[in-house]
Amino acid sequence: MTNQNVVAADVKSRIGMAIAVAMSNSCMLSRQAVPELAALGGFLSMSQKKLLKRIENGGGRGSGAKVSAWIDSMRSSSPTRVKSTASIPETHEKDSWILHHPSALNQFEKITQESKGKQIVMFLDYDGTLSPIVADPDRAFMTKKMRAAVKDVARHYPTAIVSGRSRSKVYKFVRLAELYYAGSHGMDIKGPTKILNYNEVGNQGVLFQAANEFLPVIDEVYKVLLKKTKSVPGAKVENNKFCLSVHFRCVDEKCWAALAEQVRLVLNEYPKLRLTQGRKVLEIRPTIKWDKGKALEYLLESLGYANSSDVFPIYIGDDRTDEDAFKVLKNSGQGIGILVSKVQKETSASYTLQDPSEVEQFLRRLVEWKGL
Ligand SMILES: O=P(O)(O)OC[C@H]1O[C@H](O[C@H]2O[C@H](CO)[C@@H](O)[C@H](O)[C@H]2O)[C@H](O)[C@@H](O)[C@@H]1O
Repeated sequence: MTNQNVVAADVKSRIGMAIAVAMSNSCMLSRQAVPELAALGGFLSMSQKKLLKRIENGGGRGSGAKVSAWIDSMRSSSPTRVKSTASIPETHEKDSWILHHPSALNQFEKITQESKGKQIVMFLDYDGTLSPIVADPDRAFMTKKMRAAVKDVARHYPTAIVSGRSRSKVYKFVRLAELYYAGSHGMDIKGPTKILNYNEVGNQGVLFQAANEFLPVIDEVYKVLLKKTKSVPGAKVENNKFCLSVHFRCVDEKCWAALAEQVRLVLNEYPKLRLTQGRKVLEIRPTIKWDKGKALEYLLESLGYANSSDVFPIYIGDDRTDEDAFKVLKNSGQGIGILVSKVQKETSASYTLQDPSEVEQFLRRLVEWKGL
């Protein structure tokens, strides 16, 4: 090896080491290695210089309006300190919000009155609606009582679970063969495997996958994200088959910007994928025009209710991605959207329920009402 080669190899290894130190600390992009990187300034490539700039700016915090907007959106979807509505000061704003989105339990008679003569079809989101939000996404179990309530509801009304989870994963949590399942934010739909007789319209086993061609790229990005985020304590990447979730819930908030920046950098390489925000989660999915709203329309059509005025869909959900379904209902003037939330949120839903235990009560009342 010539002297020049030895120097080049040494510089290369020092740059590598410095970047590794910078990337491996608590927030992935720490300032610790900045002096070493700065000293090597003349030897840095363009992308390494960009990285240095980001580290100097505080771990990517200043690296773009996009990242800040994602973080703001995640925060507003799932506020860190959830105050009960009762603890929010009685303001005009709060009164007006409750007036426009009253409790579905308090307004139960009005809702059932509105549905008279029509077929109720139930659409239920999973996380935060049927199961409480917990730190570990693999342990988001629903209670036995909730499962029994959903089972009873499905005896009387066609019922679908519409979730951001993969269909197989959400099925493992719910374990009711008589339901429709729309997994991966509605990109993977299957009808019941156990036949029920809601007026003999069943289309059981209907299978619709809107984004099959994206499977290889989603798989690839999953692997890249696993690698890129593994040094961020608490970060978790979940493979939901046609989409991915990057979880922030167990990540120190000081590190959110650095993690979101990492996601942005990966996503930049994949223009056919887009990003949406949920409750302390960034979700990566194909750019196709398909969402929970489209899934709702698809399921209604499968049940024979396309353009029908004899149907009354009820969609219950807690997250930003459920807004697509709330909008479909609002725009069509059919049925109702119910937001599960203890705090005020911008929503197209007409009613609210505070938490999964209120969802369970609402489902129970629907069953009792049907039996009257
Ligand atoms: O459409 P959903 O059924 O509501 O799924 C949306 C995401 O839900 C899950 O994440 C959320 O719940 C987790 C468990 O309570 C919680 O740890 C996380 O912070 C929440 O964002 C699920 O893990 C995601 O894959 C779904 O996209």
